Amino acid sequence: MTNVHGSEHLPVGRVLPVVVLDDARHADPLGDALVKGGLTAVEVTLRTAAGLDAIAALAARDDLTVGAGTVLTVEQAERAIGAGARFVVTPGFAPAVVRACQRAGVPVVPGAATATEIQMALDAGLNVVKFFPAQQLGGAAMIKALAAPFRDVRFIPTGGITAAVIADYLALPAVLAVGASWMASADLIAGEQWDEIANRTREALAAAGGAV
Ligand SMILES: O=C(O)C(=O)C[C@H](O)[C@H](O)COP(=O)(O)O
Repeated sequence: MTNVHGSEHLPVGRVLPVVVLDDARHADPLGDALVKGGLTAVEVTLRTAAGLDAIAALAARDDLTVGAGTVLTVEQAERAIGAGARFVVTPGFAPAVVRACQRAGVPVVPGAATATEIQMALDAGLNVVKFFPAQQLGGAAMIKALAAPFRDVRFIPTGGITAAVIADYLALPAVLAVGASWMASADLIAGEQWDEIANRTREALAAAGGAV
C-alpha cells in the first residue's frame, strides 16, 4: 500500500489521555501530573473554549507531545495546528479535515466505527483510525473482527475504556494505543486533583502492562 500515513509517525505512546479543560491555566499542572504518572502524550479536546490555549501551553513543553481532539472543522484543525498540536483526532471521518491536516503535514486520526469508515480512511491514505466509541461498539472483540480484513490498519479505541478492560485492547496486535479520560477526567482537572491524576495515570499504565 502506498501513500499511507504510517503509524510509526504518530507520537501517542500506548495510553493516550483524552482531556477536557475549562481553564487553560490548568494545562501546566495537568502536564506535570501526567508526566509524573509516566505519560508522554496528551490529547486536548476542543470541546471547551480553553482547549486551544491549553494546547499552546502544553506545546511549549519538551516532555509531552500534545494533540488536538474533537476536531470537527477545517478551521479548528488549522487553529489547533497553529497552536502547536502535533496530531489531530476527529470523532468521525471528515474528508476536508483530513485533507487540511495532510496539507499541513500533521498526522490525523479519524474516528471509524464501521468497515466502511475504515475503507474511507484507507482511501484517504491513512492506516490509523480511532475506534469510537469503543466499549459501546463491541469492545476488543469488535476490533479483532474488523482487523481481520484490514491487516494494515491500526486502531486507537476510545470511549468507555477503564483500567478493567485496557489490557484486553492492548493485547491485540491491531491496537496501537488506547484513549481514555478516566485518569484525568474533567472533574479531577477542574478540582485541581493533580496527585490523584498522577496516581490514576500510574494505575492506568500498570493495568496496561507498564506500556507507555
Ligand atoms: O470528544 C471526542 O472527540 C472524544 O474523543 C471523546 C472521547 O473519546 C471520550 O471523551 C473519551 O472517552 P471516555 O474515556 O469514555 O471519556
